[in-house]
Amino acid sequence: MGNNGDGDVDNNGGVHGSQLVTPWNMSISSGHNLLRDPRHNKGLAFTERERGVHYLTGLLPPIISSQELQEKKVMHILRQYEVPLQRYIAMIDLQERNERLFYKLLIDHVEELLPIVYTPTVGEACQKFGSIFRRPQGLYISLKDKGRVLDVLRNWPERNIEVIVVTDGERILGLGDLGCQGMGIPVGKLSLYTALGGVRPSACLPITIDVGTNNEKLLNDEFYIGLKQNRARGEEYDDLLEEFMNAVKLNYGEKILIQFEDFANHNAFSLLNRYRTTHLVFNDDIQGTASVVLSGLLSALKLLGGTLSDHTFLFLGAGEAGTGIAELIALQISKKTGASIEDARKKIWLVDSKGLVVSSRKESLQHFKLPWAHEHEPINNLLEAVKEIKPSVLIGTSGVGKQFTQEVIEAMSSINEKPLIMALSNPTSQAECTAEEAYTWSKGRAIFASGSPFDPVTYEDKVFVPGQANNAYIFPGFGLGLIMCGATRVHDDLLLAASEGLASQITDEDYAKGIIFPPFSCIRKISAHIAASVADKAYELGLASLLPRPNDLVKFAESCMYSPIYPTYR
Ligand SMILES: NC(=O)C1=CN([C@@H]2O[C@H](COP(=O)(O)OP(=O)(O)OC[C@H]3O[C@@H](n4cnc5c(N)ncnc54)[C@H](OP(=O)(O)O)[C@@H]3O)[C@@H](O)[C@H]2O)C=CC1
Ligand SMILES: CC(=O)C(=O)O
Ligand SMILES: [Mg+2]
Repeated sequence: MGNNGDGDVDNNGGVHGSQLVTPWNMSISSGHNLLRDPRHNKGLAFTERERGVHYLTGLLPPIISSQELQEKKVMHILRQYEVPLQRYIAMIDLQERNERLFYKLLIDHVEELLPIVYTPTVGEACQKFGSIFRRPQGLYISLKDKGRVLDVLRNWPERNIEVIVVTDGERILGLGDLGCQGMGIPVGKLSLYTALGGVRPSACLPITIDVGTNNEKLLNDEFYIGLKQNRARGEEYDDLLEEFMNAVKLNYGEKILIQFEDFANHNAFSLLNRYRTTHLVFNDDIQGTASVVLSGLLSALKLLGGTLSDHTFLFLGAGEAGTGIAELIALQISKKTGASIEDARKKIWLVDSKGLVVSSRKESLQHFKLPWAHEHEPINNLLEAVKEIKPSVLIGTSGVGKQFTQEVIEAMSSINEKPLIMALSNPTSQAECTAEEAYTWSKGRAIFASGSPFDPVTYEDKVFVPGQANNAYIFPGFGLGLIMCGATRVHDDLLLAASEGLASQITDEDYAKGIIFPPFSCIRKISAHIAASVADKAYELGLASLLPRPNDLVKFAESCMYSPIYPTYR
């Protein structure tokens, strides 16, 4: 046994207790260390020559395997685990053992493995993070680090970081405050940056900011890995975040991309507003989700007919995802029709936990709901709101499962020939309805997409393939686009460009099947197109610093992408 992650070093030949030891290591990977170095390890795929040159002879059994055979073997082992969390743990172990093999698996089996390393399983992994925690996978910055955040950043072994995904763990998927255990989210998102968007793993840095938790269960859990105190608020919180944002820029420069992930909405909007003009920041839950949903809507128009402005939208959930999507739809309508943004917003209605967002509630509404407080009588439940507003599109962003009841879906179906239903809340347990419920209750007429994946559904002998409306379609390609052109700031027009880039990747064959998102199996090609669209817009807006502009941005994006194929060592 080596260092077990808790600080007990028991491999020092009998050195125990209070005696001080120096944790030393060799700096060039060879021999035993090479096999323990996940970035360079190839396991049984080291050739005879490499084994000789790199002092590996005898450290491996004699057989030499190809990467393809290793991949086949690991998939075989993974498929034997019936519990998704066991597969998650096996994938994390692989990532820590052999990074390239991990990414080869994820890229080649993306549809099978995405639900493991990402939603829904990553949600369960975060809930149980304390007990499955083995080795640290990202950087933890806590209130205890106030005044020395830059030093903590400098402890990270990689220097050339291009993208940071950071959370404070307060709104992990629809599972609420998971404190420090939220680390599974930045780790998972960054795995997708590499597998789906081709950003080098060594350029990715997952960070969790630990300001405490208000989750009583965690506070009372002896295995909880975070600070055992209630969340810092106000100045104490803002000061730590300010120090963090400044330190990041100081350490990695102006063009480091910072993706905010799963912050609670009372911090998410203000952080985005505070830093959008000084840093290259992007809030995935507000902006990435908006971009992916807008893309789905643009595609759905091919099936529904009309233009965006012909439709009426009703949201259940008026937080980050809901108001973020609503605002991007309004922006697109305004740009396409020339209507003012205020007029464009009139086609969009939101329901929160207290009912329809209307003008008579203005006094008590959070600032991000105010643009949606239209004139209307108060309505306190979704079914009544559907009957009254008569939306053609119903979008769930409430974080609460089972809210799209049979009555709600039937009401949508009585108003629309083809109701568009999006149950975006994650993980699966929080989805507003299942794919089966949407197709069955609409008698096979709904166009359906969800945040977490559902299997195809057979209804009256017809197979319906649900789409996955998840920001995972957007952020990897979006981030790649920003990085490859050296963007300095994110602009809303870049989000619109990403939506159009994604929508352009749906084929007539997809439409014929009623699909409004292209299959994830093509995601690297899709990401290259999104990246090209985003970079193209960034050049047009003068936000790109890499000059001269490459002629063929799709080819350039592809050429920037990380490959998981093993290199040959000299
Ligand atoms: N598919 C995807 O790509 C994404 C999905 N999501 C998912 O969306 C969900 C919400 O995330 P986010 O917007 O960040 O969360 P927020 O906390 O910002 O917003 C949640 C909203 O839902 C409302 N709400 C809560 N309970 C109810 C209820 N019973 N009836 C009606 N409204 C309710 C809240 O009301 P109030 O304001 O009154 O409290 C709030 O307006 C999460 O499950 C998340 O996983 C998020 C991002 C991307
Ligand atoms: C997908 C995502 O970002 C979320 O559910 O929070
Ligand atoms: Mg999120």
